[in-house]
Amino acid sequence: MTVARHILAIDQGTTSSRALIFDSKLEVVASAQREFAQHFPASGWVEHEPEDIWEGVLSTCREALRKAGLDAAAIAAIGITNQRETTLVWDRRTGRAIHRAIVWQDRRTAGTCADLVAAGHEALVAARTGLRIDPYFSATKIAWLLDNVPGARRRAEAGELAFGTVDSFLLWRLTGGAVHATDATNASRSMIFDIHRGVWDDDLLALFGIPAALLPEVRDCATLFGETAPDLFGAAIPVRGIAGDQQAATIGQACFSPGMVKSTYGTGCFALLNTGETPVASKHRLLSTIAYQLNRRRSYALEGSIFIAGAAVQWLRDGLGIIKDASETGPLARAADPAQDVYLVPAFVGLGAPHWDAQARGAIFGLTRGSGPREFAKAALESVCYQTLDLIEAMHADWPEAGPGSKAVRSVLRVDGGMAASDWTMQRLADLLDLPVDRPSLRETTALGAAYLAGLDAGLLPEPDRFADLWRLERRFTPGMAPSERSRKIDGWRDSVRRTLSGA
Ligand SMILES: Nc1ncnc2c1ncn2[C@@H]1O[C@H](COP(=O)(O)OP(=O)(O)O)[C@@H](O)[C@H]1O
Ligand SMILES: O=P(O)(O)OC[C@H](O)CO
Repeated sequence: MTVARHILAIDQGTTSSRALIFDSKLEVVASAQREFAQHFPASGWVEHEPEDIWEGVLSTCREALRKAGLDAAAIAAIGITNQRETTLVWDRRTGRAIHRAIVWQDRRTAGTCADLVAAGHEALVAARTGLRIDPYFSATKIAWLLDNVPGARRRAEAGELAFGTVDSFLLWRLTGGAVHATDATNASRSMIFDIHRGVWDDDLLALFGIPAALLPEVRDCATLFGETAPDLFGAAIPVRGIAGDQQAATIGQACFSPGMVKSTYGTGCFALLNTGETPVASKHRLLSTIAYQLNRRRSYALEGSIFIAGAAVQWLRDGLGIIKDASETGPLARAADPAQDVYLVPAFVGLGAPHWDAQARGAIFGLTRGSGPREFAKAALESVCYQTLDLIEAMHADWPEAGPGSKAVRSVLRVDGGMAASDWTMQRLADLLDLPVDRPSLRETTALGAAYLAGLDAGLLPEPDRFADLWRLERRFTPGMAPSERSRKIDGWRDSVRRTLSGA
C-alpha cells in the first residue's frame, strides 16, 4: 500500500494556475503551470472565466501528479492558495457561475465606493474589517453581481446561490459541491468580515446589501475542509489547508513572529508585517488583515498593497518594446548613466497603498536627450523599490518596533516572487530601504505556505516555530548607498509622486 507522504499545493494566481508537489521534507518534486485569459470588457474592468480557472487547476494538478509519477494515494493532503478578493457567485444546484469572476484589480464599483465614503461609512468599515472602502475588495463586487445579473438578488435571498473567493469556488468544485467554506484570511479581504470577532458582520452585510444566505462557512487555515470527489484524481484526497496568496507567502517565509516582514514581487507587490495577535489600526493608510488563523487563534498583519511592480517590467517589454525578456532589465539598469535622475511613477491603474489614488495615472520625470532604454529600465526597477520604501515607512510609523535602529525583533525584509530574481533590484531595494533584504533558497513561498498548512494539519510537518527553523537564506543584500545620495534620490521620488497624484 502507498504511504501518503506528499502534499499537493494549488496556487491559483491572477495570471496563471500552478500545482506543486512537495515531499515531506518540503522539497518540490514536480510542478505544472498554465496561464489563462484575462478579459477586459470595459475600461477598468477585469474578469476571469470561472471554467478557465477550474480547468487550469484540474489539469495542472493532474500534470504534476503525472510528472511526479505519483497517484492520489501518495498525496496526504491538498493545500489551496489563491489570488485574493476576486469574486464568484454560482448556482448551488449546478455549480455553474452566474457571471465571470470579477477580479481584484477591477474598478467598476469605484462610484459605489465613493458614495459610501461620502456617506461617512469609512470609519465603521475600517474598524470592523481593517480595510479601506475600495473596489479592490469583494463586497461591492458581490453587490454588483446581484444587481446586474437578472434574477440574481432574488435567487441569492432564496438561498439558491453561493458566493466565494477563488479558494471557496475551487473547494466547492473539488469536493463535488459538498463543501461551501473559506478560511479566515480570504474572508478578511471581503469587507464584510469582522476581523476581531472572526465572523461575518450583519451591519456590513446590510450596508452593502448582501444576503447572508450567500456566504461560506469560515474556518481555520489548517483544518480538514473536505475530500476531493474520487473521480477527479482516482481516489479521494483531503483538502487540509487554505490561505490567500499573500498570507500563504507570509507563512512560507516563516514570518511567524511579530515584527517580521515579507514582500512579494509579482505583477504587483504586497508587503505584510506580522503584528501578532492584536490587530493594529493603521494611521498611515495601510490595511489591517488576518495573517493566519490556527487552532481558532488569529494572528494579524499590516499590509501594503502596490498594484504595479513586475507589471512595470512587462510594460517595458510589451508597451515600449525596449526589452524582450524581464531578465534584461537588471543589466540595463546597471549600465544606466548614474548622473541622470529619471523617475517613473507607475500609476497605470492609480496608486495603491499608502496613497490610494484611483484617479492618478503614470508619469515619468527627469528625461534628457541622453535618456534611453537603460534609464527607463533603471527607473522602472527603482520605482518598485521606492514604492516599497513608502510602505515600509508607513509600517514603521504604525508599528515602531519594526523600524531600523529601534529595538526591533528583526529589522530585515524577506523577499520573494518572480521579480525577486533580479539581483540589481534587490540590491537597490536594500540601499533605498537602508535595510538588509533576505532572499530565501525556495522562491515558491506562496505554494510552500499552502503546502505547510496542509502538511501541518495532516500531521506531517512541525508546528510553526520549528517550521521557521527550516527557512534557508539564499542571499542577503546589504545596504551600501551613501546617506546623501539616498536622501537626494528619495526626495526626487517624493517630489515625482506629489506631481503625479490626481489632486496635484
Ligand atoms: N529577472 C527579472 N527582473 C525583473 N523582473 C522580473 C524578472 N523575472 C521576472 N520578473 C517580473 O516578475 C513578474 C512575474 O512574477 P510572478 O511571481 O510569476 O508573478 P504573478 O504570480 O503575479 O504572475 C513579471 O511581472 C516579470 O516581469
Ligand atoms: O495573484 P497575485 O500573485 O498577483 O496576487 C494577487 C493578490 O492576492 C491580490 O490581493
